Amino acid sequence: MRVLTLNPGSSTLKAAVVDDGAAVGWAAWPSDTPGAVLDAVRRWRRPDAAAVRFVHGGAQKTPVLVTDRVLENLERVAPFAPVHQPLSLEVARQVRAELPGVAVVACFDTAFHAELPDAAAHYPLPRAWTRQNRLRRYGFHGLSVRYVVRRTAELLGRSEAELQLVCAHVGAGVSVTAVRGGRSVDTSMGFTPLEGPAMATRSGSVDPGLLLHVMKTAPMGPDAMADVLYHGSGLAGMSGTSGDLGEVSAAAAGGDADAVLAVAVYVHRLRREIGAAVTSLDDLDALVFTGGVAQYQPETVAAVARDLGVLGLRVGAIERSDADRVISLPDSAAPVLVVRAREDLELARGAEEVLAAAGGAPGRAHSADGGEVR
Ligand SMILES: Nc1ncnc2c1ncn2[C@@H]1O[C@H](COP(=O)(O)OP(=O)(O)O)[C@@H](O)[C@H]1O
Ligand SMILES: CC(=O)OP(=O)(O)O
Ligand SMILES: [Mg+2]
Repeated sequence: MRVLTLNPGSSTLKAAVVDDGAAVGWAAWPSDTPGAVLDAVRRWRRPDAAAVRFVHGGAQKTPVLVTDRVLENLERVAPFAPVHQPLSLEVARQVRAELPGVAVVACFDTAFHAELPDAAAHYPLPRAWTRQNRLRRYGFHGLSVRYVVRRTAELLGRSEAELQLVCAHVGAGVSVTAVRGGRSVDTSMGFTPLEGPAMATRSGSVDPGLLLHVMKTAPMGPDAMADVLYHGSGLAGMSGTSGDLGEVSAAAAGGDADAVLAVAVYVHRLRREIGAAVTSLDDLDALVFTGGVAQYQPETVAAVARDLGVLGLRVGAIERSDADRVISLPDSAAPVLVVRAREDLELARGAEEVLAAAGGAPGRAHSADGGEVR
């Protein structure tokens, strides 16, 4: 089956054509590029299906066929992922309009974390707030982590069921997930994709008391605060650059003190989240880095891993390469790997599953119309 996959991330919209499990075409645009979806749709011959990444699926645990009702339900959770969800909704609408008769499937980042253990899923907030189970930790980057688990098992010659690993997805968004036996047991992003380590333009976790203080004294309303936390913080906010780690590292190498501090905070916070994630496992079989930074700035991930010597991890100098590989030294307590982010392959898999469940006929594919996406 030939699937057009669309992955709206915070910095880029990535498109790929996946034919029977192998990518045969690939393109990317800055996320705000007008006409990018039309370009993606017209660039390759008509696919059998399309699959769109939605970071938030609400309570949805599996991929679903996109219908008007599904989109309406996915729109309701847009405020919880304000950078990503509106873009995914727009992408799905455009693909449906441009490819009439082609089944469009929605695949969710949150699905992989849907069975988080209670202690990892809940915030210590008043019962009255959390009773409906909506104000909780959802977790994101699930499609990426799902692929990493599959690929790591393959690279290490182990079964997913026996593997305990920590996956650091380090792109424009950054998250760390602990996986035991193929299941997410803790993850750093929570109710929104703002929690966790520092990111390209997002703050990651900040003392809520500090934010309350600024809102009172600035004074600053929620929209202005959201803009600062999503777009004006992290590497970008600290260094005054775009937040692209390559740019920040170049400024740091040129002696810019703000950029030096930004990289130090970024590395420190990522290392801290990895350390925290390890404590959700009984044993660490692998630490895996994935995402644009892992692929293109491997020296930064090597620095993070090197600082994890307390866990017995040993990593030497590493070269930039597109190959999935072990980057740790032979005497490392566990292998450290870099795996290319392949959300495209998980998206295609999701579309194939939905269509197979319907007997292969797009028109008869299962939809979530009966079950609400909340
Ligand atoms: N071609 C590239 N060259 C250098 N760095 C890159 C490249 N692509 C991505 N990066 C790095 O990865 C980051 C974006 O990661 P990516 O996973 O593509 O982002 P998104 O979160 O939008 O999916 C950039 O900020 C940059 O640091
Ligand atoms: C969830 C998230 O932050 O995704 P991305 O890194 O693609 O922006
Ligand atoms: Mg991404």
